[in-house]
Amino acid sequence: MTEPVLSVRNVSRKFGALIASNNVSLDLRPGEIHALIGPNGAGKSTLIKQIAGGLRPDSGEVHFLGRDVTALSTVQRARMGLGRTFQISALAMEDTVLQNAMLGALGAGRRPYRFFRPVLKDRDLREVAETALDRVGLLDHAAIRTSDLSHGQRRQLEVAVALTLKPRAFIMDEPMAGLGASGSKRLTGFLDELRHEAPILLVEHDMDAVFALADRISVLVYGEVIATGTVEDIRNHAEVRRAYLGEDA
Ligand SMILES: Nc1ncnc2c1ncn2[C@@H]1O[C@H](COP(=O)(O)OP(=O)(O)OP(=O)(O)O)[C@@H](O)[C@H]1O
Repeated sequence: MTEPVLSVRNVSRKFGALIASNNVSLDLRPGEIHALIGPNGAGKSTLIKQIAGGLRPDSGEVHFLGRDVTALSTVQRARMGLGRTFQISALAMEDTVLQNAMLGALGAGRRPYRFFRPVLKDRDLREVAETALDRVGLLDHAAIRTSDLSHGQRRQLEVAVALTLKPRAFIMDEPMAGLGASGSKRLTGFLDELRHEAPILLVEHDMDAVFALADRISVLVYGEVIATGTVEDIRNHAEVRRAYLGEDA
């Protein structure tokens, strides 16, 4: 089997008496969308933070591109190519769309930045940012203030910022949240393509999107992965139906 790009190994994390991650293992393979689903408070965000670097596990390891990154910071992981979009927007609302994309490219740059040159005049950076905006369909909006974008367009911009990293893997935290039907359809089509460039760990409540996109799904309940499998496996999984889909199996 091909080596996973990202692998979470027996990760546990407590908050006081609460076990937010309970011996979680999962991996992300080349070319796949692996969806992480679970009820509110199941521990999805906590797990994502440990993968991205914002929170240390009490025990267990996170490996990325064959390297143990458990002790590395968020920035170090981002520089290795771990791209992330956020549940709550991390965009600078007063800045233009292009500025946000360029600052993303700058922040994640794997080369040292040349401080003598004003950021917005850096042609390389600008090109990286414009290419990313073009890919998500926002190049026409480059000069617009980010606060003037619709909610859906902001989510597209977040994906563009993540793209400027040239990521080797994506972590996406509820990218469909707040999008209308046409917005989520569009983003679904985009993610469908994007997986071939870099695999995506997708935290998402929109089950239509999850079932349409996921190669595999892991179900988290009370901090524990109770099942991992294909869409078909998960749909037919008795414990998942009971614990998550709220059905009498
Ligand atoms: N910093 C913290 N301190 C204490 N408890 C926390 C902290 N962060 C999360 N928790 C708790 O850990 C549990 C898991 O929370 P988490 O936000 O990871 O769940 P989630 O699956 O992402 O939920 P949602 O779908 O609502 O975003 C919850 O009970 C939450 O209250």
